Amino acid sequence: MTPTDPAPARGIVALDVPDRAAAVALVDRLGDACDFYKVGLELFTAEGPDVVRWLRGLGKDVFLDLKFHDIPNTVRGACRSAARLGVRLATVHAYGGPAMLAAAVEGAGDQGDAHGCGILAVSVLTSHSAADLGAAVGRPVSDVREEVLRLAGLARTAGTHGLVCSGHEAAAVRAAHGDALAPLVPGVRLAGDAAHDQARVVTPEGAVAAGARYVVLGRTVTAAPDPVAAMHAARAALR
Ligand SMILES: O=c1ccn([C@@H]2O[C@H](COP(=O)(O)O)[C@@H](O)[C@H]2O)c(=O)[nH]1
Repeated sequence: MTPTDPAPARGIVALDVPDRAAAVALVDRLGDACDFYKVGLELFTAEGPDVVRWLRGLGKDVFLDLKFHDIPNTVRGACRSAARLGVRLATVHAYGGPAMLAAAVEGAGDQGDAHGCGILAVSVLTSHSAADLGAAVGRPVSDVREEVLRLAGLARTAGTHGLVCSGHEAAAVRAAHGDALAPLVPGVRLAGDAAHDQARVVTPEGAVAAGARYVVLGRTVTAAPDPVAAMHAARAALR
């Protein structure tokens, strides 16, 4: 890597499993192939913060993806708790607005001895297309990229570390904000894999080309016939 090369994208495997036993099986199977895990709603609701402590004890980095969206005071406290748990990244919804985003950043920064915790603002979920945002959700958006860029502006003003967006918008976020707002891209599929419930998907190569700093690897790795082989393929693409 030359001094002008951007930092490589980090692959984060989504532990979307029902309980700790399933998480242990997956983490054991992936071994050294993965050093960064996402704990989301399913696993955290089943097992609570102990699952984060367990991963930290293994030396793994943790992305706590609970997408907080509440009044500023509540989100400030939740982000403070996340930072104290030792998570590296935590999500809040950009639609919580400027005061809530700023409170999240403040809470995560108020950590005592804990490791640094970066706040990521979730923009338009990758499961939404412009069509279903208008028809089903009642939030008419003519251009998803424009809406993501609008939310990116809110996130940057509030001082968040990054923005969750699809690979379809990451290049525009990079162009507008550079290193000031790290794009984290979910909805990633190895070539030929099914999109499932995702509307805006890209390959790992596509995510990197668009400037993703973090790439979430979910079912394309975890539901693959050979998750270790899929993880190696994804990592090769991220390099
Ligand atoms: O807009 C978003 C925000 C978060 N996610 C999360 O990423 C993974 C994706 O899983 P796949 O199996 O790769 O579809 C999942 O945990 C989501 O909660 C997202 O998909 N989109």
